[in-house]
Formats: sequence, structure tokens, C-alpha cells
Amino acid sequence: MFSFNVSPLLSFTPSLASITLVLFITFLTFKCLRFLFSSAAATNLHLPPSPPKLPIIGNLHQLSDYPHRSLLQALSRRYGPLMMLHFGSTPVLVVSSADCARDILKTHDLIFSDRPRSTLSERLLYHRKDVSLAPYGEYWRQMRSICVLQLLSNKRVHSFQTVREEEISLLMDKIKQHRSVDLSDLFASLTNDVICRTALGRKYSEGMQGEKFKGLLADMMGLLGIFNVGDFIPSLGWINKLTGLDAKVERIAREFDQFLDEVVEEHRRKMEEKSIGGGGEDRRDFVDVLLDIEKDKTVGFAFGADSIKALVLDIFAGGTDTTYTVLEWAMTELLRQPRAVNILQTEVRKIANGKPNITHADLEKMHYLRAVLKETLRLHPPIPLLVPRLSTRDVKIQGYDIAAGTMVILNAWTIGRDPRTWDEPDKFKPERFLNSSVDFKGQDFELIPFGAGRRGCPGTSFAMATNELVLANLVNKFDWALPEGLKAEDLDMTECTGVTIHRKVHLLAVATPFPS
Ligand code: HEM
Repeated sequence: MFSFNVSPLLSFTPSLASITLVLFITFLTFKCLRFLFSSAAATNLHLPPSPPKLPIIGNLHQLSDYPHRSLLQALSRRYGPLMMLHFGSTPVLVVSSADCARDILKTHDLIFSDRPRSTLSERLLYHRKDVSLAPYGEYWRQMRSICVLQLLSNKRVHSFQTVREEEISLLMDKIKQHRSVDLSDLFASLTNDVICRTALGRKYSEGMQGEKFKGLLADMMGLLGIFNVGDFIPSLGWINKLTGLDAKVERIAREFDQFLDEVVEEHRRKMEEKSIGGGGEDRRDFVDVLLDIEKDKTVGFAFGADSIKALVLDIFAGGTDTTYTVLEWAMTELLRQPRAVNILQTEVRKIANGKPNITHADLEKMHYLRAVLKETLRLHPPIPLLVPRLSTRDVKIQGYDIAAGTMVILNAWTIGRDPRTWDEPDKFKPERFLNSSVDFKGQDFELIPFGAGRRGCPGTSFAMATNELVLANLVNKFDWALPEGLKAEDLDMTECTGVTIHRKVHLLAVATPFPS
């Protein structure tokens, strides 16, 4: 049996060795106490449930190509609506219920208004000189207010009504001509042309220049969607050099910069020719507005050429793919459900009453149309995991301790399909929104395709003005069917991978003009 003999300690006489021993014991005791107290503090923390993680990579091995669907939904079913993962050593809070989303985006919105860093995106977006990646602070506040008040205000959105109508009219002509159409392609070109005309003053879709611009934009969107392991495990940052990704990012950033320099120069020249502004307030494009702000010496922050170019890139990155994705999924769902198309067509055709063009005032009365778009955004939020946030302070959420520096992912896809909120959540049923006040404007946390709070999407009205008008015109002017031989139940519903989740396979359909 073990026994501890204290007698030598009692007959203790000081010597160098014994002093060293005492110091050593004191040091050990101090270390032990520190360990005990720190573990006590750690165990006192009430952390959200987490799946087991691996050394160095954390939970990264559990992320698949469709994290919103397979993994985060499956894991959050098991671990709950607030779940803590680790990407490398970065703590990542995954939010999968409307209640928890409200806590993050409303109750504690200020604490979660920062964005995590992303080296690839930062290189593409002028080192956080844009709005969407800018760290929370004075620069972001000023840039955001330019976005909200000057570029994307209701008044400005309304001022581009003619642009939308002209582009939609061209789309209708193309459909009439071909009948058998690739809707995915047509929607992508339309949203691109609308944004080009509103932001840059003209289209960049034709000829060599058009091809180059489309290619650049597609490359940039692809790069923004890449999950960069080096951001979470810095020791693996070298992989991007090896695979050529770093070089590609440099090239695309440089080429886009040259393109935007030319656009800005062209605008400066035109402004000088017209001697300041000209053309009337309502016809100014975004670059005109931004150049005026640059000239205004009273602007109280550093707003230069890079800020202008970064903001324009944000508008393209945030506004093109997202907008056309909604149209693509709306038509996909409608083609699978003739009953829903009939109701929509009856509403739209009754209100249009034989007029060739649907107006803004007509749209206000189209309740089923709005319900179809809400239902599409619920089932197919274009950016299912929204744009990540970052906590700036320690905070308690639903009784759990969340530390400063935690990345936050809100799974709008899972929230939109929560059976506690919705009846038959996986079914496309626009009717659910007919007698409901639930909207996507950031007040109802069960439907948050545009996020919410301080960093919620400032382009919601801009996007939906295009989407409503396109969809109303499509069903007013044509009857729709799937290509010969393709049954509704066989329509491929596979999603693509990346940030914006559109269809993997283009949507093909056959249009018959109405009245025929
Ligand atoms: C259906 C179309 C769109 C969807 C689904 C969408 C979705 C989103 C989401 C989820 C966010 C992050 C919100 C958050 O963190 O709470 C966001 C931010 C943003 N969106 Fe959109 N968006 C769309 C259209 C647009 C358009 C048309 C524009 C501009 C013309 C735009 C510009 C921006 C900008 C600048 C931000 C960053 C805001 C900030 O960080 O302060 N978006 N969008």
C-alpha cells in the first residue's frame, strides 16, 4: 500500500537544493492552480453543442459541396438550432431557427455586424474597400449610406423603370422569336444587362468586349464562391500558390480593375463634355452618382477611385446571379405545377386586362405573384448560408456563451424549411403567403433570404422590382410547357455548388404566345 513519510520534511534545514525544491513546488502549485481555475472557468462557460472535431482541421472534413442542405441541416437536426463548429481553429456558430436568427440579427445585431476576413475575396474587392466585406465601422457606415440613400433608394429604383421595361420587352421579343428557349441563359443576360445599364450606363453584352466582360464576371463569381482553406488553416495557405489559384485571383482582379478604370474614365470624359452632370438627375447611372460624391469635398471620409470601383463590383457580385436565380427557380417550380401557373396567369391577365405592358401600379395588385416569389425565396434562397457575420464581443445567446471573434453562419435554407414554422415545408405552396403578413424585408426571421438588420441586403427592392416585372410579363404574354417528352416529375432539380445556388442544368421551356 502506498504511504507518505513526512519525517524528512520535518527535519528540514535550508540549503541551495532545498530552496530550489521549494521554488519548484511553488511553481508547480501555481501552475496546477492556474490550470484548475482556467478549467473551472472553461467549464463554467456554457457553449452550444458541437459535433466532435479533429485536430488542426476541426470540422472542415464534414463540409460537403452542398453544406446548406446535407451537412448543416443534418447536423443541426442532431445538435440543435445553435451549433458550434470549428473551421480549423476558428469557432463557427451555425444558426438554424427563426428564433435564434432573431437573437443574432435583431436583439444583438450590433455585436454581429462585422464580417470575417476572406483573403481571396478581399483581393478581388479592393481590400475591403467595398460595402459587403468592409469591417464594421465608420468607413462601412458611410459606404452603406451611399448605397442605401443614393444608389438603391426606392426613388432611384423607380427611376430605372424604363430600363427594366425596355430590357424585358427585348426578352419577350426573343422568346416570341424562338419559342423553345433556354430560360437560364435569358434570365442571366437580362439581369446582367439591367445592372450594366443602371450601374455603368450601357450594356456590355455584345461583341468581343461583351464576351470578355461576361467571362470576367463569371470568373469573379466563381472565385468569390471558393472555400479558402488557407483562411482557417494558415499553414496550408501555400496550396493556393501551388494550384495556381493565387495567380488566377491576381489576374482577374487586375483585369477587372483595368475594365473599371476604362468605365470610370469614359464617365469622367462625358461629364466634362457635358460640363458637370448633365442629362438630368433621373438618367444618371451609378458611376455618375459616385463620381459626383467623389468631387464633393464635404464628404467626410476617404472616398476615392478604389471605393467607386469596389462599390460597383459589389453591385455586380451581389445583384446579378442572385436576381436571376430567383427567376430560374420560380419558373422551375411553376413548370412543375400547372395549377399554380393557372392561378398566377388568371390573376395577372385579369389585372393586365389586355394591355401589352404591365405597369408598376398593376404589380401592386398582384398578390399571388408576390406569393409565388416569396415561396420561391423560401425554398430556394439564392445565397442559402447568407453572408457570414463575425461577433465583436462576448455575448450570451439563448443561454450559450459566444466569444468575440466567432464566425456566424445563418442557414436561411434550413430556416425556410423548418417544420415548426411551416406546414408541408418542402412543398411549393404560394397560397401559404396569401393571408399572411410574413415578408422577406428583414422583420420576419422565418424568411430571411436577404438577411436582416444593419447588414441586411440593401438591394432587395432593386432585385424584386426586376423579378416581379419579368415574371408578370412571362405569364401574361405566354403559356408555358416543358420541352416535348419531359414530365414535370422528371425535371432535374439539382443545384449547382458555390455561394449563389442556381440550377445545375439550364432550364429549357417552350413558350406559346398569348393570345395566340
Ligand atoms: C434576389 C436577390 C438578392 C439576394 C437574395 C441578396 C442577398 C443578400 C444577402 C443574404 C446579404 C447579406 C445580408 C446580411 O448579412 O444580413 C446581402 C448583402 C448585400 N447585398 Fe444583396 N441580395 C440580392 C440582390 C442584391 C442587389 C440587386 C444588390 C445591388 C444592386 C445587392 C447588394 C448587396 C450589398 C452591397 C450587400 C452588402 C451589405 C452590407 O454588408 O452592408 N444585393 N445580399
